[in-house]
This record gives sequence, structure tokens and C-alpha cells, in this order.
Amino acid sequence: MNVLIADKLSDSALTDLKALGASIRFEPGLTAKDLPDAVSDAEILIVRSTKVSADTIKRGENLSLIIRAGAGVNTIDLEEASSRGIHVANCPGKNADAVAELAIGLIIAADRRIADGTMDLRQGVWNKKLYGSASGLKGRTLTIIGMGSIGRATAEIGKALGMRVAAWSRSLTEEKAKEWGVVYCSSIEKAASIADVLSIHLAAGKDTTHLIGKKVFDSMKNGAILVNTSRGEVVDTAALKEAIKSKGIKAGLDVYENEPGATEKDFKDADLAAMITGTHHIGASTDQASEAIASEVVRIVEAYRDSGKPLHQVNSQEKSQAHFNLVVRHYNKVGVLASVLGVLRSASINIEEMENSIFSGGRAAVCTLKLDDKPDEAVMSKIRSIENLIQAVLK
Ligand SMILES: NC(=O)C1=CN([C@@H]2O[C@H](COP(=O)(O)OP(=O)(O)OC[C@H]3O[C@@H](n4cnc5c(N)ncnc54)[C@H](O)[C@@H]3O)[C@@H](O)[C@H]2O)C=CC1
Ligand SMILES: O=C(O)C(=O)COP(=O)(O)O
Repeated sequence: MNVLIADKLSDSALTDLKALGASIRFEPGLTAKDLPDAVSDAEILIVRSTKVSADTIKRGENLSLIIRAGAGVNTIDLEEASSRGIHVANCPGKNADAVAELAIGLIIAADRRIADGTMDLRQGVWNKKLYGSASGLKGRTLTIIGMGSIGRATAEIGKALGMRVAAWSRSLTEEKAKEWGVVYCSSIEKAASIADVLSIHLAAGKDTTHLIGKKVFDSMKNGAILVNTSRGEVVDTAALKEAIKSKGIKAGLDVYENEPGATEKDFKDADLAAMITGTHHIGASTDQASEAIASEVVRIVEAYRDSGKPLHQVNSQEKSQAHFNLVVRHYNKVGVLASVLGVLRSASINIEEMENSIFSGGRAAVCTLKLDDKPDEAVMSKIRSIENLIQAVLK
């Protein structure tokens, strides 16, 4: 198993992966541009935020699994990976507490202007008058957009601070909101309108690009706080800048549109930096999160080595066209399954999924085949007549 690790990953993961029998190339300095030339030998590619382009995937002729050592997979060309039958997996929830802690840190920092005050102190300036006013958080409304792992973890800390927590999420129901102890919001605009703090926790994708834009900022109260620790692309930066100027929105950001890669040094949007409290996409960068991610990466590789299936695959077909299950019980002999496949092939029936498991003693096995079309009686009777077949049933 050749594994290329193209980003920082904890030492424990390297040791554990070697113990699984993997041959490791650890090159955390690789950039997205370097990857196409570096990937050719790798069967498994492990990355954090480094972009995995269509070109990298095409050039990875031995590639069969890409692991995102983190949560967001918007940096990986899923379409290209899927079209080449390459598994993509992530580590869901494993860095959620770390990101939630940073979101809360940004909320407090934006309310108290901690970064601006520190910058003045470093210049020898004392200004209790300027920095001595803030809204405070207890009793205020924290509205979460996106109740996934991080949104839920942020909600819990918000409650512990005595905040009233409200939420919008695409599949949130009133019952679920009640169960989670949050106020249900039926739209993002409604959610924004009641927020003293609006915290964004949505996955990035074409449906969520600039979802937090002018309409949402127009709905917010003057002087409310906007925190984004999800992805830069989810927030329309131009509309945010306008809202900061026109209605005093205070912003705490960890992620930015077109942000630099992990090994780059320049942050180009000085205009934005002057208006916000900002961190350097470090939401997941705590020891606790790094260790949790590292052990999940090892678990994914181990499952893949043992079963050919990774844990947490994000690019499997959601709705298969295969509506017909053919269950074949057979003696564990060479050629039985090949004959079943031969009959299906001559009937132009496609098998979308297939799983064979063997019974104790090793004499018999059962194979379930998911088919895209229904075999008629003639096909079924051909299958039933195959030598060493015990039973064939359509479910
Ligand atoms: N700042 C940082 O270092 C980190 C940032 N992240 C970002 O935070 C995001 C959320 O992470 P988790 O909560 O762990 O993921 P999650 O998968 O548990 O939650 C994702 C949320 O996005 C929502 N969502 C996804 N597609 C949507 C769509 N098309 N329309 C509306 N809502 C949609 C889901 O309903 C869910 O509420 C990640 O996708 C990643 O981009 C994650 C970890 C670290
Ligand atoms: O897990 C995620 O989605 C993150 O954004 C974390 O990014 P990182 O792995 O720290 O580059």
C-alpha cells in the first residue's frame, strides 16, 4: 500500500500507518500545483486543505482512495474522482470541538475587540474609552446556520454561556430543534433577523456559494456579529464589507474567499483584514483535533485494507438505479458466480452492487446482486439451472 501524505499529519498517524504495512511518503510541503507530478505511485493520497484537482486525479494512475484528513471535501474534485471510481473519504466530526471553540473565541473577540485592543497596546496606546464598551453575550441570541457537527458543538457552548440559541439548517424540523434545545428558524433571513450573533457552519458547494449575502446582511440587526469558520466562499465578501460599513456588523472570520494555501505567505485582502477580527484557517489546528483526525485516518486506511471499502466515503451514489435484489445461495465452488453473471450479461441486465458472504464450514455462500432491471422468468430459470446453485430469489 503506497501512501502519499501531502499535508501535516501527526507523528502517531505515520507510526500507525506503517504498522498497517503501508509504505509512506510524507511530503507536507507539497502544494496543489506540485501534486500532479507527485501522485503517480500513490494508491492512497492523504490531504488536509491542499486542493486535489482533476489533473492530480487523472495523473494518479494507481490512485484508489483519497482521504481528507478533516471535514470539508470542497477542495477535492469529487466529480473527477467519482468518474474514475476513486473513493473519497473524510473524518466527520473529529475536529468539531476545536472549530466550535474557535467560533466562540471569535465571537468574544469581536464583541470585546480583543485583537484591535492588543494591537494598540503593542503600539504603546492605552484607550479604555474606545474599548470599554461591548454588548456582552449572556441572554443574547446566538443563531447557528448549519446544524452539522460543528454547528451543534457551537450551540452547546453558546448555551453554556447563557445565550439563547436559535438555528436554521436545511433539514431541521421543529421537533429536532426542540430535542436540541434551540429555537427553530424556518429561513436563513428569519434566523439572521433575530441574531445578535450569526455563526456560519455550512459545507461549501455550488448551492451554498454566497448563500450568506446581501439579503442575509440586510436582515441582520445593526451592530450584530457575523462569524464564519466554515468556508470563505459561503459568505459574499463584498456584501459583508458593505454591511460592516453601512450597519456596523462586526465580523470574526477564520476562512476567506480565495484564501492562501497552507504553505503560502501572502494575504491579499488588506482592506478586509482592517475591518475584522481574523484568524488564519486554524479552526481544526489544536492538538486534540489533530490526534482525533490522525486516528480516524488510520481507521479509514485499516478498513480499506481489510475490506476494500473505506469508512466515511463521501462520493458513493446516493440513489442507485438498481431496484432489484437477486439473492443467490450457492455451493462455494469455482464458476458459479461467473455463470450467474454470464446469464445476466446475455439478458443485458447490469449489476450495480454485489456482495458475497460465506457460511461457516466454507461449503455454502450467499451472494446479493443489485440489478438495474428485472430478470424475467426465463432468465431466472436459466440462473436456477446453473450447476452448484442452491436457490435464486428475486427480492
Ligand atoms: N475552519 C476550519 O478549520 C474548519 C472548517 N470546516 C468547515 O465547516 C464545515 C462544516 O463542518 P461539519 O459541521 O463538521 O460538517 P457537517 O457535514 O457535520 O455539517 C455540514 C452542514 O452543512 C449543511 N449543508 C451541506 N450542504 C448544504 C446545502 N447544499 N445547502 C444547505 N446546507 C448544506 C448540512 O446540512 C450541515 O448542517 C465543513 O464543511 C468545512 O467546510 C470544518 C472543519 C474545520
Ligand atoms: O476539516 C476541515 O474542513 C478544515 O477546514 C480544516 O482545515 P485544515 O485541515 O486545518 O487545513
